[in-house]
This record gives sequence, C-alpha cells and structure tokens, in this order.
Amino acid sequence: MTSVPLPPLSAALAQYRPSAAATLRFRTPSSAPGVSASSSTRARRFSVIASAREMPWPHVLTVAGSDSSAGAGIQADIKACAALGAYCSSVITAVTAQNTVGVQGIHAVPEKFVGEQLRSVLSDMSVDVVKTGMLPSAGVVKVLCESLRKFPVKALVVDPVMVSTSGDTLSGPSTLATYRDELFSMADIVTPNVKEASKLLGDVSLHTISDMCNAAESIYKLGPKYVLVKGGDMPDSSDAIDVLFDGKEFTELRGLRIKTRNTHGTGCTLASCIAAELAKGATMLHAVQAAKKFVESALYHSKDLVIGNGPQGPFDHHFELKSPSYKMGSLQKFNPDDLFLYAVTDSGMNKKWGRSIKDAVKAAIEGGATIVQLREKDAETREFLEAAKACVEICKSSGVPLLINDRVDVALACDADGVHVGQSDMPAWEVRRLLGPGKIIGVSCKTPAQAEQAWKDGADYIGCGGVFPTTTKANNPTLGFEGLRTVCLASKLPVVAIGGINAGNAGSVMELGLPNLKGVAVVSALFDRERVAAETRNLRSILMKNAYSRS
Ligand SMILES: Cc1ncc(COP(=O)(O)OP(=O)(O)O)c(N)n1
Ligand SMILES: Cc1nc(C(=O)O)sc1CCOP(=O)(O)O
Ligand SMILES: [Mg+2]
Repeated sequence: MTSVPLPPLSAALAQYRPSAAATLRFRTPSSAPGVSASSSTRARRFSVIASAREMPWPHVLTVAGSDSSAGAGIQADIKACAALGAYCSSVITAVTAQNTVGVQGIHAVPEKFVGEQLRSVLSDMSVDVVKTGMLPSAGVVKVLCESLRKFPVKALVVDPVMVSTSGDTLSGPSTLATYRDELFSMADIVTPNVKEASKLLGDVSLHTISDMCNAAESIYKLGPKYVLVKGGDMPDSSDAIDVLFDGKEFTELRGLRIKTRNTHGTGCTLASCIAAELAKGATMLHAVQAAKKFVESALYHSKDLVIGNGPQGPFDHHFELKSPSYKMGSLQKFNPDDLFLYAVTDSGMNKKWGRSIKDAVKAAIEGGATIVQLREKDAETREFLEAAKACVEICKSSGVPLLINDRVDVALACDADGVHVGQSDMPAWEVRRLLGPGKIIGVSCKTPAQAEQAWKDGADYIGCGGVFPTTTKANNPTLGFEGLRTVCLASKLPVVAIGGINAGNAGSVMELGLPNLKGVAVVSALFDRERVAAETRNLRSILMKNAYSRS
C-alpha cells in the first residue's frame, strides 16, 4: 500500500485559483435576456455568448438535497465549488428541515420534477461533472441514470449519502439496492464513509484500515472506477486516514484530524471538491488530495466557529477570504519565488567572524535574501531557541520567511514559518502533522524518487544538491548540473539548488533554465565572509541579471 499524506495548503490553494481558462465572462446589461435588442446589440450578445463557449467555466452539477442550515447538501456543494473555482448548478431532490441539532423533516421532490430539473440543466449547460448527494428514492436514482445516459458528462462522483452526520436516515434500503445495481457502474468514484460502506455491504463491521481496504475492493466490484472509503469516523487515530482503491492499488491518504464540533457537511464538501477538481482537469488522485486538503484547511480555520446551538455546526468554506494573505492579494502562504536567494546560516562560520546569528540574519536580509534558514548544528537548544525567536521578529518585520533546519520543536516554540528536513531527518509528512497546514516545509532530495515522495508527503519545496562540491556539509555527494536537472524535471514542487554555490557560479545554475528551479541556497558564500550584506547584495544582483536576461 502506498501512503500519501496531503499536499500542503499552499500547493492546494494554488490549484483553487480559477485558471485563466476559467475566467467568467458576464453578459453586458444590454444583452440581458428579455430586453429588446437592436441588431448590433444582438450581434454583440451573440459574440459574448460565443466567446463564453470558447472559454468555459469548469462546471459541476450537484444532484442533492437542500439543507436549511446550509452546512451540508446543495448549499455546501455550491460553496465548495465556488471556493475551488468551479461553477455549480443544482438539481434539488429533497428539501430538508434541519439545523445543528438534527433533521426535523424531509420533503422529497417528485421524481418527475427531479427529471425536469435534470433535463433543464443538462440540455443547455455544458456540465463537466455530476456529483450526487441525497437521492431519497430508488425512483430518483433511476431518473438520474436515465438522464446521464441521455446527456453524458465527463465524470460522475457519487457520494452515497444515507445517514446525516446527526444520525438521521436520508435514504432507505430500496435506494441502496438501486445505487448498487444501476448507479455505481456509471460512477467514476464512489465516496462512502465507513458507516455507508458498511451499509452498502450488508452491515459488515469495519474497524481497521485493512477492513476499509476490503470494503473498497468489494464496492469496486459493483462497478465504479475508484472507491474512496473515508475513515474520519474510525477511532484511535490522530490522523484521518482514507483509502483510495483503483482496482489495482490501495492508496492510504492521511490528513490531520482537526478537533472541532463543526464537521456538518464534510462529506458533501469533499465529494463536491473532488468533482470541482475533476471539472478543472485534475487526475483522480490529485482531485482527492486537493479535496482532502481543502476540507482539512476549512475545518482548521473554522474549528472555533459558533453557529447554532446543537452538537454539529457548519464550517466556513470561504475561510480564505478572511486570511491576511488573501487580503494582501495573495492566496498563498508560500510563494515559490521566495526561494530566489536562500540564506542558510552556520553558527561556526558566524562565530569565526564574531557575529551573532541575529546579526548575520539582519545583514543577509539587508543584502536582499528572500528566505532564511537557521542551520545551527552545534548550538545548545536554549541558546538556539532564543536566537530563533529574535530572528523570527526580524524576519516578520521584513516580510522574509524564516525556516528552521531539522528542529521541529524549535520551529514550533519560536513560531517560525517552517522547517527544512533531509532524508535522515523526521519524515516530511510527520513534520506536516506537527506543524499543521499553514507552515512551509522543505525537503532535501537527490533523486526523482525522493522528489516524488516529498510531494506526496506534503512538502512545499525541494532543496537539491550538492550542485558543486562543498566543505560546509561533510560527505555530501555532488550531483552536478545533470543531477539537478533530473530532480527538477521529476519534481512537481519548486526547487532551490544548493551546494558550493557562490557569486562565480550562481549565474550558470540559473542559466539551466529549468522552470521550477526558483533560486539558490547558499551558506559559506554569505556567512564565511566578512561582509554578509555586501556579499548577499552582490549575489542578488548576479541572480537578478540572469532573471532579467531570461525574461
Ligand atoms: C535549502 C536546503 N536544501 C538542502 C539542505 C540540506 O538538508 P539536510 O539534507 O537535512 O542536511 P542538513 O542541512 O541538515 O545538514 C538544507 N539544509 N537546506
Ligand atoms: C546544507 C547543505 N545541503 C546540501 C545538499 O546537497 O543537500 S549542500 C549543503 C551545504 C551548502 O553550503 P555551501 O553553500 O557553503 O556550499
Ligand atoms: Mg537535516
């Protein structure tokens, strides 16, 4: 079984940005329907509609029930798709009266009228992905299957909603049979939680990851291309572990278990996020990873929210709108361009030149370092922590991210922006679990396999070296340009080159022209020198010349 923790918040958020291809085009007021138009206005209206067709918005149709509390159902689906940059149309199968306490009533929409809604949307709008939620009767499932046969879409995501988070039944046994017999064979993915998986398989008991794998395999045999069994309800784990099965391989997806009462609508949201990512063109594994990351981040940011008086509250799908980085115009906590000039400290070198860590960091920032790492191999923990706290202040006030080498404990204690780890340090997924989704994690990689693992583990960037021989790190293999190129080409993450880089050779590294090679990380060329600020400034101007000559 492969183990795939989630990609980092920044990587996931980057995917949430609507691409240029997803830019909505609005009708001008003069072309609004029902307004009589001159021929030139008509021509303009036609061209607006035609160009909108050329540039479609990723489109998810949700077929689900309305939740009056807006935490789950249709309302959650629309919010989730909007947050991920997909348009979401809706076919309502039932109207529920519910709140944070439970479900007080269900009013099913007549099957014929569900069919009418489906025809309205599918016959007119270019729907990419259909996502299903509450399907209250076998008749509704049949009507949906007929509509999908008549109007095929690119993908079908089936969230087999049977019981609400409050424990109320939302669809009965005859519906289950129709799911199994008719809908699953049309589905690209089915996303049951352990309770739903158990019900689908005749109330089998599911207690372990191995049980979840067996359940995924059994559901797979009913016809879907992928099965995601969600383990959020499983006890005894600090991680939320889901199992994805594609008919051949089981992939264990780890996420953080966020302690909060606000979990109402997580299943609907996850399935809608998968649908939105598929509509944007993602592969299934990426769609599921991005969806999990979104739900995890939303729960994390909403964990203390109080809406309603019951035991299960809704969460905020649009948490990003409130983040300071969003308000400053950027959705990302980590900007890969920050890797441009990466200053990595060395206490031995700074001591030799009579400088404190704090003065060394100040000077590097003054010279234009864009990110700093404290790599203090010999410092006592207490002394290191004090210096790190002072550096955090300096870096915060300059807007330069500060990472700690190896020491997750120190990073947590000083509230650094992140941690850099190597292949023999704590695994990146464990670092992510400890630091949470909002911090930056860098991983040293020398091979494509390590780069792939770093991405799976939720790293934000890769440090690749030694590009040249170095005396700063003992017994460090030299990869040369070819090694660096191989890792960069294999990496889905931004890369910073390291090892023996200085003002004399930095230009040649950047001249490799590798799109994800974002900069150079340097120790001795800055800190084993008398004038740190001047050396940094000089290196920066060399890198800048190279960057401008390439653009
Ligand atoms: C940016 C950057 N890249 C690579 C390393 C090396 O990390 P690691 O392999 O863990 O070795 P140590 O630095 O811990 O000796 C790095 N620190 N920074
Ligand atoms: C810390 C470190 N990591 C490396 C790697 O190859 O992963 S090379 C290295 C030392 C870099 O120091 P200098 O800039 O003085 O050569
Ligand atoms: Mg290390």
